[in-house]
Amino acid sequence: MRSYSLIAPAKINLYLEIIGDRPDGYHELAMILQSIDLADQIDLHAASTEAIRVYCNHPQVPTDNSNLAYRAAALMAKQFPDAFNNFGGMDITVKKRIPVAAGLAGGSTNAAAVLVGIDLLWNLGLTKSELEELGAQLGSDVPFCVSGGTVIATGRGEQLSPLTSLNNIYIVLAKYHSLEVSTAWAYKTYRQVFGSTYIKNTEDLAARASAVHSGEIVKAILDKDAAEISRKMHNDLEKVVLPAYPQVLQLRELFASQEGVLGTMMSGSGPSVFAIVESKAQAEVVKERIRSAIPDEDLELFVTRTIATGIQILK
Ligand SMILES: C[C@](O)(CO)[C@H](O)COP(=O)(O)OP(=O)(O)OC[C@H]1O[C@@H](n2ccc(N)nc2=O)[C@H](O)[C@@H]1O
Ligand SMILES: Nc1ncnc2c1ncn2[C@@H]1O[C@H](COP(=O)(O)OP(=O)(O)OP(=O)(O)O)[C@@H](O)[C@H]1O
Repeated sequence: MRSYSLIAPAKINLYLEIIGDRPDGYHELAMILQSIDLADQIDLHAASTEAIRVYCNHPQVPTDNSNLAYRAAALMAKQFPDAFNNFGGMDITVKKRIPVAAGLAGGSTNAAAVLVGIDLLWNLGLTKSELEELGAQLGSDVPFCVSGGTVIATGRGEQLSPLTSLNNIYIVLAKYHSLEVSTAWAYKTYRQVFGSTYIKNTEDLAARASAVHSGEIVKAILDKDAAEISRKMHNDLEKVVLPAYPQVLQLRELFASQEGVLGTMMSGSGPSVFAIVESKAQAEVVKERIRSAIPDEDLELFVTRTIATGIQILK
């Protein structure tokens, strides 16, 4: 019997620009994705039967074949049938700490951890880019989650250009536990509100996507300048999520009014909102002030920090 434990970090979006919609129904994006140390733990145990089973401590997370961790294992079984026949099924235990349906890539990072873990369990020796290609079949955020760090992501989010390591920038993260925003809804609503922006000219598309590489926020990241990064953050999906979810807007405004907050933004399709702060001590102060302003038990608050890694192998 063999087993592996992996750490699967969440992400935030420092930048999310919708460049246009694509014929496949997805949106062409220019994003900057950032790993944070808020993470789930994934335990993989080789089983003596052919079954793939998922266990999770979070009541809102399905444990059937719709779980992204299950789907990652099923994809590996399909891609590598000889290894699957040889090694058999597995038990996957997901210890959830990342809030669910939060815009933090919780399911995607679990899927990435299962890909990395099965590669080890079955001695496949896959490269990082092979793992990322498999990940892209499971979801747009999965390829990033494999190696994580600070990355420019274009295409539908799967084309990755790593930037410098951005360690230890402190973040306060807030999410109403019972509030969920569907990613598909956010993109669909954006298209309805702002109209179809289908770009036929591929050169134009490439030029617009590559503009982010020379953008001001990238310069601020390369300079590791947290204040300037905070000023240049952007998320197009805020334009549809904030008007539809007053609680998210309220959190965003509350963060913005706090002393010590360098900048605040919704992550991905929301509803989590994060604030960049000057130090760990300042983060604790801001967290307590938000807790006092909104003494609602439904509001989850975390102090976290940026990290330079994606999936890590614990043992
Ligand atoms: C909002 C973000 O989290 C920002 O990082 C991602 O863009 C979404 O990543 P994800 O949840 O892994 O997305 P997927 O599972 O691939 O897609 C969920 C849904 O979001 C929409 N979607 C997603 C990515 C993209 N580039 N364009 C889209 O329109 C599609 O309607 C899709 O059905
Ligand atoms: N392993 C998993 N962890 C969390 N949610 C999962 C998982 N597998 C399937 N789901 C389902 O996926 C939905 C989206 O959850 P998830 O936490 O991945 O969203 P998210 O953080 O908004 O993702 P993203 O930022 O990639 O759009 C949930 O409602 C949940 O039912």
